[in-house]
Amino acid sequence: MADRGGWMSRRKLIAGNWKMNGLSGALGYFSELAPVAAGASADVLVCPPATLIHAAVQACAGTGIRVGGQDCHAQDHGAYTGDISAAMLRDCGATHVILGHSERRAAHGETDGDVRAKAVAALAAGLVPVICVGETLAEREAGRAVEVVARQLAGSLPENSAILDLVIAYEPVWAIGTGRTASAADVAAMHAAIRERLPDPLTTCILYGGSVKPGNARELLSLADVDGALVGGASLDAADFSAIIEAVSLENEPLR
Ligand SMILES: O=C[C@H](O)COP(=O)(O)O
Repeated sequence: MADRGGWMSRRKLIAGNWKMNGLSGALGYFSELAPVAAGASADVLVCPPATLIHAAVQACAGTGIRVGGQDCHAQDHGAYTGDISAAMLRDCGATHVILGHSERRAAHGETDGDVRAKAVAALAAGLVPVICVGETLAEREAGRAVEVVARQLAGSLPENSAILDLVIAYEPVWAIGTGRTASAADVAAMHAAIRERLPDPLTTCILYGGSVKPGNARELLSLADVDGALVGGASLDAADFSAIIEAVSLENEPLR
């Protein structure tokens, strides 16, 4: 939080989610991103696949770019083949972890309760959870978008979240990877609805995700309750992701 002349404002966060993309040859990306992040008006986070987190942390040393995971287990350690704990992410230098992404809710059956347990584990390990919520197209068309997101929030946030450092990402499922972005009015309305349901509305950062591109970032990032973006496809290209980061500093300039 920054106090600008009596108005409290949240510093924006531009986060990239590489999903299941990226081999070791992709690490040159960070050399391209570093000068942009250094001059940015926003914090920059990149969440590569788990196999690249350690190398990405090393590549980002001294750049200010933060590196996060895309999921973690709720347990600290144990017989959970294929899983990764929050402590392991922290141990290799991650600062954040995305939790409850709709792709994990859909493909891995993650419930709000699972997401909450993972968020508790992440916080205990010293990670900032980026908790994803969002309605399906059918839910939106049925007029249930706010109800669905409110239920996800109520079930996914740790109970004492008023005093915790966490980030919310609103990602309408129908806008993810489709090229179809929610309208500015819909995003603004949902972010306001989310904010009024947060235990700590003043300090909690709410990101928008869903087909954020260089061409629409400026409009989305200028909305009052939008504190940044969670970017999927466009974060894979350093030039596109850089343009989205740079849109933050342009957000207050008049649209031409
Ligand atoms: O985590 C990122 C979101 O799923 C958005 O992905 P997208 O920008 O490819 O639509």
